[in-house]
Amino acid sequence: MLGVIADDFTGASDIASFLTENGLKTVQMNGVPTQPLNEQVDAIVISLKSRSNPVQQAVQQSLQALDWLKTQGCEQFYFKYCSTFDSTAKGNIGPVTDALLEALGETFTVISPALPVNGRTIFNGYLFVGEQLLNESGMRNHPITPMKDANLIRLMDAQAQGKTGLVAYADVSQGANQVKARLTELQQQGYRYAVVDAVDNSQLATLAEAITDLKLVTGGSGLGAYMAARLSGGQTGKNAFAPTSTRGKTVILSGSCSLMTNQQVEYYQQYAASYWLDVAQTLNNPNYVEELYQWVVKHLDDEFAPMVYATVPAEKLAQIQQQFGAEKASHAIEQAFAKLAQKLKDYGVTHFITAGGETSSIVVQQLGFQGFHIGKQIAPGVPWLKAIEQPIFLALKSGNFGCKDFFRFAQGMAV
Ligand SMILES: Nc1ncnc2c1ncn2[C@@H]1O[C@H](COP(=O)(O)OP(=O)(O)O)[C@@H](O)[C@H]1O
Ligand SMILES: O=C(O)[C@@H](O)C(=O)COP(=O)(O)O
Repeated sequence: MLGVIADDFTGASDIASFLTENGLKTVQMNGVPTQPLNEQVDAIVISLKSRSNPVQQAVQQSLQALDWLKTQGCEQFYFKYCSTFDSTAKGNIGPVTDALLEALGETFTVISPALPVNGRTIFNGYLFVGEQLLNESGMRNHPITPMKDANLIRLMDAQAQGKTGLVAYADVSQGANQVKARLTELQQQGYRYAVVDAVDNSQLATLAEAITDLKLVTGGSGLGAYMAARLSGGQTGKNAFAPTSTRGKTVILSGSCSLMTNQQVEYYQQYAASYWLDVAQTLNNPNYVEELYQWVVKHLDDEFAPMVYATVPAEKLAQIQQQFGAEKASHAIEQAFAKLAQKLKDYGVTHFITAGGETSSIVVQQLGFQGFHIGKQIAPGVPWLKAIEQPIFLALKSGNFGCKDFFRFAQGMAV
């Protein structure tokens, strides 16, 4: 059984979806469970909100997740982080990887954030988003983890204990045996991690073949998909939960400021009622969440679901962060979304579409379900989820995922 530790909730549903699509019966848990899982699955994904936590907390939560996964019988482990790495010099990917390696008694792993289907590729150790280097993409303006460097080796060197080497495209293109040989060579030379180039899916398939014996693998959902395909023997699809035809009361909560989410929000405003969540109000108006709630309730029977959004373009974000402080602003917004989601669930909203990793994480933590079964993909890496304990459905959209019409398209699907 494969055990996955994901550093945020959108990332968790992203990889859970690719595992499901590639033939593994998968369940996504909300945090580290306190009880054993009482169903038979091929993969368990634990969602943490550890990407932007203090390092010690992230390490501790990840180790707890590892312990629980071991008790459930998992034998191979995957640390899932963002396909845009989302981790600056002070980030948690290095320290968490080090702690997991140590806890497993291992000394080596791979670093593979590549997700070619969504334009994330690696060449000569540099991460690209579409045609741009990571640090030239919209990720340079990320509200919490602004990515100023695209070189994965430097990024790892800045935050991890060991040295990072490269398995370059020229080696990967020669196949799994050459990748294995190169990984062994790097290990012998004292490297602890290897960034592996992947410019398209075939290199991820090669890498998956080369790392079957690796106890800990780290990366995005792209490599996970190919590991799943190997583990399931190439089965596809049949494990997603069966859709029903009803669409219940739906709300969209968007806290991502990515370029894609900005486009999605702007596009959706042509079709549905929307309300901008104002940071100043979240800080100064104790009645604000109630006002947002009343507004949403008024629009729940509209043709398209109402949307509350904090999403702003980069210049406006910089202005807000300067005025209120980045941390204070994002904390206030996240808390407002969490409280609003809770009130809406209590009211009877059954379908939540959330945009943004931190935003989705806080909303799901607040709603407090034990975990989720995985449904059909709305877009690559964004499935519908169904809470284990009741028919409540969520779509957790990673900041940069989905096309312009994502919000309308998601509502048009039978879940
Ligand atoms: N208008 C805004 N002003 C300041 N911070 C914001 C604003 N809108 C969103 N944020 C914060 O930015 C962060 C966005 O992160 P996240 O939800 O992970 O989105 P993404 O998936 O695009 O990274 C959240 O903490 C959110 O609260
Ligand atoms: O790997 C990815 O790109 C996503 O699964 C992910 O982690 C995205 O994070 P957010 O953009 O913060 O949602």
